[in-house]
Amino acid sequence: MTEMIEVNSLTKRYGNKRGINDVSFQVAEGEVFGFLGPNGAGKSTTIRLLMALLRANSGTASIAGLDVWQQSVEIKRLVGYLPGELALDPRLTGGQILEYFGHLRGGVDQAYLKQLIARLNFDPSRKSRQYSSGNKRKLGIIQAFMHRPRLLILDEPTSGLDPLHQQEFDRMLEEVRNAGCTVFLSSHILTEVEQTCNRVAIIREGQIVRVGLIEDLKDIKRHEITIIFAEPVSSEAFKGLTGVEKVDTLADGHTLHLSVQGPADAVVKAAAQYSVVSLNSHEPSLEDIFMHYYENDGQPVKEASHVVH
Ligand SMILES: Nc1ncnc2c1ncn2[C@@H]1O[C@H](COP(=O)(O)OP(=O)(O)OP(=O)(O)O)[C@@H](O)[C@H]1O
Repeated sequence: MTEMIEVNSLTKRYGNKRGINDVSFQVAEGEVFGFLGPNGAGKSTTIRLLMALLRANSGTASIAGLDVWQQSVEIKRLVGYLPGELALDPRLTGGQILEYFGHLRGGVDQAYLKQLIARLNFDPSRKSRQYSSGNKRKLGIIQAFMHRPRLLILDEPTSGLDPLHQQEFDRMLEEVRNAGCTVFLSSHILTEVEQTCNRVAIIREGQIVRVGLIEDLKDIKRHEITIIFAEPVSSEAFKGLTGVEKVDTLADGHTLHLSVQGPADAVVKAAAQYSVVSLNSHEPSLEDIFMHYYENDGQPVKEASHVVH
């Protein structure tokens, strides 16, 4: 398979502060690749290196076989880039900004542009200083997609988008992927990457700790589940079930709080033996998952965390 992105031992220091260290991974043409890591892990630094907005201290990276630093101008023609924070001229309207980006790209399909604007329900007539962070994100997404690039590099694309527009964005990703576009997107939310990507690299404290298929993330997947029952239920009924790592009973005796690793199937089936008032499940933050999963020295607790390609 042709590699669209190839990163080899890329290292960037900010003075004596860590940026990223010895980062390597490949993204094949046509893949939707997730770059997952908690805040400060080094996602934006890696992306800025790919876009030649920063220069690496050592290591190499290429996009479509072109060196990201030496051939950055050619690369810009291939790529739609959404930065983590988009710098916008406050006096221009959204429409004027899109027109400007369109000219830079040598003209874009106006019908497609209109379609993107409508799908994200974006109002291009307002001055950019009036846009909320969600609207700025929409503008950023539209300018990244509008010239139908071969590669999309998206830095936390859905941060600030409401759930409805997140869904629309997921559909847009699906469509460009079906059209053969390669997507590289960063996120600090495991479920988001799970829903949209086929493969993922996990970065932590500037280093890649894992590269693999989404299916291989099952062993780090965790849920915090709270179940309220109509009558008091003993925690013993849940201890020892597949995936259950911890069960706490709240003072009223009706409420159980469970930490579950992997599928929640056994818990749901056990809960169904009783009268359930409500069941609430949430995913802990990536920081919490990592705290549980990695020991202090950064070594994985579970042996399944090897690098899989
Ligand atoms: N311009 C800079 N000067 C000094 N240190 C920096 C600079 N930019 C980033 N860093 C540091 O480099 C590390 C990686 O930051 P980076 O922004 O790449 O992380 P991130 O994964 O994108 O996180 P976030 O989601 O918070 O943006 C952090 O420790 C950060 O403090």
